[in-house]
Amino acid sequence: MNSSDHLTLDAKARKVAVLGAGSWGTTFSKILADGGADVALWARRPELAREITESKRNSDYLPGINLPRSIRGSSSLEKVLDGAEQVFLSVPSQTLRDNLKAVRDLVPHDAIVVSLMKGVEKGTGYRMSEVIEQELGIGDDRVAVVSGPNLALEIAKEQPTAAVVSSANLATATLVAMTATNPYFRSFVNTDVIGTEFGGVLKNLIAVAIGIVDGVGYGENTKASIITRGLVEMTDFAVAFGGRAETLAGLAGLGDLIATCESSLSRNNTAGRLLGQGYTFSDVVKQMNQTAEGLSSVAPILELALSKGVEMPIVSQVAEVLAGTMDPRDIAPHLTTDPMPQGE
Ligand SMILES: NC(=O)c1ccc[n+]([C@@H]2O[C@H](COP(=O)([O-])OP(=O)(O)OC[C@H]3O[C@@H](n4cnc5c(N)ncnc54)[C@H](O)[C@@H]3O)[C@@H](O)[C@H]2O)c1
Ligand SMILES: O=P(O)(O)OC[C@H](O)CO
Repeated sequence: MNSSDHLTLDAKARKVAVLGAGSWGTTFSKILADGGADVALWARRPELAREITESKRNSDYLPGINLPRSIRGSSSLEKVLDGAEQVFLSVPSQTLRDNLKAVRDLVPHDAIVVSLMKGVEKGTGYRMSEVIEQELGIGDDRVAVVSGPNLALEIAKEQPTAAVVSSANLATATLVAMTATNPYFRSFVNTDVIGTEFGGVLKNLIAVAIGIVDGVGYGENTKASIITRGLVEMTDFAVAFGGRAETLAGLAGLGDLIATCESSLSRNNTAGRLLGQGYTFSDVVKQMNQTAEGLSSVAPILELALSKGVEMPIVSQVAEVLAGTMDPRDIAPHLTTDPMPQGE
């Protein structure tokens, strides 16, 4: 019997908090509210919190989307976190640690804490669930992560979508998945947190590569070759760190890789396209007004790969294009300097 077998739909969380009112935090708030939860959404800017509460809109991040009437916006962390059974975090990965320091004493002691983010911390290489456990001083049984092919704007328009919720504790994953399920959004569960989190991080890097070759003007063969070989890099990396290969073949790996590489809604794909069109890294950073996590994750991922001897030719070439040391036209599904045929 699974440890989640005793759970019934009554176990859905009633009161939840979402921290971060960007495109994903706001969309996830809508997912939760449409699943029946009472949602408080924290926005840094009071004017955005007011727009969410009064107009049921977040016009900067989700233009044209009407939010459920029940969502309350607030710029007060105390108010948003008060009584929350589940706390969902959706801020840029590089700011998470500082954000957690501010809420350490406010997160209810028995709340489940859920990462919606897809980055690793620069300098340490820690996954977001690890940063959560460190800063909040909680065990992995109270932490979950959500990942999958989840382009915010499509979900905000209620297009049918699936995701996976992962926790070391299956009952925790199941509680979160029940809360994050509604008629247009279906959450599956697994206990492979490492594979699930790394899937979400690594697909961003391959999506930057796809954007680059798209920007250069290469066609479908190049892109399909990079996606396929990219999945091999993702899987080798995740398995080297203790993730399961089957997780990378699922929603958090292949599923998200397809969505992110195919869609012009993807910020990582868009950033890559600008690089492929000849813009420099600093030009691209200036043009992006939303979070493209892949740009910050390249360096820590390559450091982690080196520590385990995992070869990542595509991600290495993305790093070189970002650094301006490789012409985007030279990016390929293998190292261009490697002359010998290799086994697939
Ligand atoms: N947008 C999507 O489709 C999507 C889907 C799945 C996962 N994600 C992940 O969700 C996370 C958040 O991405 P997003 O798309 O919402 O980004 P976003 O750029 O749309 O929003 C980021 C939010 O964080 C806020 N923010 C910026 N700096 C901050 C700081 N120092 N402290 C607190 N808040 C700060 C911004 O004001 C904004 O509200 C990322 O890790 C991303 O990979 C995004
Ligand atoms: O816009 P991106 O590139 O951050 O991708 C968004 C989601 O991660 C897609 O699943």
